[in-house]
Amino acid sequence: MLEIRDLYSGYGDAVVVRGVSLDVMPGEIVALLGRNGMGKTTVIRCIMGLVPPQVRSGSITWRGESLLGLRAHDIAGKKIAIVPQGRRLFPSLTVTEHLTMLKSASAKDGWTLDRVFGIFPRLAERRHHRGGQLSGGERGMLAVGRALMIDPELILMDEPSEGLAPVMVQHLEGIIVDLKKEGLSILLVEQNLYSALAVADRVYVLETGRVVHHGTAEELNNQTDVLFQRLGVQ
Ligand SMILES: Nc1ncnc2c1ncn2[C@@H]1O[C@H](COP(=O)(O)OP(=O)(O)OP(=O)(O)O)[C@@H](O)[C@H]1O
Repeated sequence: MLEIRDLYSGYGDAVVVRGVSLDVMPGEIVALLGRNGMGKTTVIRCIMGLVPPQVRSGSITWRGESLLGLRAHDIAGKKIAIVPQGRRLFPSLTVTEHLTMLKSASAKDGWTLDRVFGIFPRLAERRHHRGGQLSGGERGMLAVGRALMIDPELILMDEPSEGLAPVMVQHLEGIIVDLKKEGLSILLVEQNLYSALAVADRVYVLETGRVVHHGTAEELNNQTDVLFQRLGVQ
């Protein structure tokens, strides 16, 4: 349903994604792994229509329709949401305001404020707090909650576990697995191999903008030595 073929992309003269092809099927969790600077965020930004980078060549299709040339707003309208790196929250807006920016607080269909507060009780407690007052874990939850409020069919998550305490990472893994059970597809950018293998159905490893390894999480569980080498972890 998301199909990327031979994608080349970069910034100015620098090409940082070189011939990436990947698929995310309905209800599937796919992890995109790689060290810093290998092109993971660039792939996510290309899917979401965020500029920069510029797409040089290749294709990105969603349900058979090209996403290239569409703006991020239109892509969100096609039920693709992003949990961006760094979370991109507004320091002066409250938790509730973040969640109701794109959908009214009284909406009854799909993901509602109550439903988001149901999976993240901590956000309910902090509903009147502003973005700038939240802890790292709360910011991560809010970024996921905000993405859910567009009723996505695919969520692009860019290092959602970054900066979180281990207990929060586990909580998030549980949420990701629950979202999959609801039929959502997730493309998960991760640096943490164990976190990726804990939730993903399939994994792609990027190195200097190319896919150098891919397989099911089950297959890759038996090849963690190779993966750790690829990821530069001892
Ligand atoms: N706005 C930009 N302008 C110029 N170069 C950029 C820009 N953003 C990223 N790059 C470069 O593109 C390459 C890939 O970066 P990208 O952010 O996609 O990597 P990543 O795998 O997501 O790493 P990280 O985990 O550090 O985000 C890096 O060499 C980076 O320096």
